[in-house]
Amino acid sequence: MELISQNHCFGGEQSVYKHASDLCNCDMTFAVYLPPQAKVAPVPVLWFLSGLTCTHENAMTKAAAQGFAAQHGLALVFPDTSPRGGDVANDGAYDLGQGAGFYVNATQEPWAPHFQMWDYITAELQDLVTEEFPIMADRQGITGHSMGGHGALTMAMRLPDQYKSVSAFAPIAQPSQSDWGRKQFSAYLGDDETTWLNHDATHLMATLGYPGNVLIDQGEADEFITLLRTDALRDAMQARTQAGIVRMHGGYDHSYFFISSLMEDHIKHHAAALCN
Ligand SMILES: N[C@@H](CCC(=O)N[C@@H](CSC=O)C(=O)NCC(=O)O)C(=O)O
Repeated sequence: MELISQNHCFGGEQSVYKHASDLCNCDMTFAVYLPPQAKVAPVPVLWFLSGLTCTHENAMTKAAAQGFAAQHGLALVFPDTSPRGGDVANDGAYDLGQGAGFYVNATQEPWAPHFQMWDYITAELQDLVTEEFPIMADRQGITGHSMGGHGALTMAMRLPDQYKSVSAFAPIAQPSQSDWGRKQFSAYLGDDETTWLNHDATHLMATLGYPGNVLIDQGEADEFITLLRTDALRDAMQARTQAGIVRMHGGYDHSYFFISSLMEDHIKHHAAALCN
């Protein structure tokens, strides 16, 4: 693991690292924020999974999470959204390939040799950060935006013992029925749509649910709202009386201005489950 940068931030440290990933078969970059409380004892952690076109840097610099994380003594991890590099497969479209890993383990060529983002996030990077930093492995939450909201919801519902709290900002809520999902699942997972359902938050909500409160925020002026299919996930939550809420916010679009406006609520939501 190589330190790329480090900046003092709200009394803690915002750092960026590079490491050789065995699963993604390339160097991967990620960012970690350690609050001041981590100087004296291990702290709970919140993972933030980012959306299409993002690296570790977008949320680190634009989500406004560090100040609230410092108030509650939460560490933050900002992973990249895909493997990257000249040897890594890519596509000319912004929504496939590098920057668009969709948090799945690809089974299809040419993606399978590098695009193993489910296992990378839930196992390899998980092990690295809990071993290398003063982070409590048994107190982890997960959130994310858009493609990252999809990743956060699917990981939390399938791995509730690992992720003790979950929230999402404008998640891709039903990717198996959306142009943000069908194209990518077909490329990464193949044409058997039954394999896609493990990565569809609405399907997982209908079949598994989550043993805790689920917080989802969605802007009503989101330019991608028809691709996100928030209504389907809200209906699935209501059908199983899932604890939690889908909140609609007038005027907000899909940008990081929306995320930063709601970040305090999300940090409080996770702190209530993780910090006591
Ligand atoms: N066509 C656009 C789409 C890219 C975009 O809006 N990306 C969002 C996430 S969308 C779902 O996963 C984003 O977070 N962008 C980065 C940012 O810093 O705002 C385009 O290519 O611009």
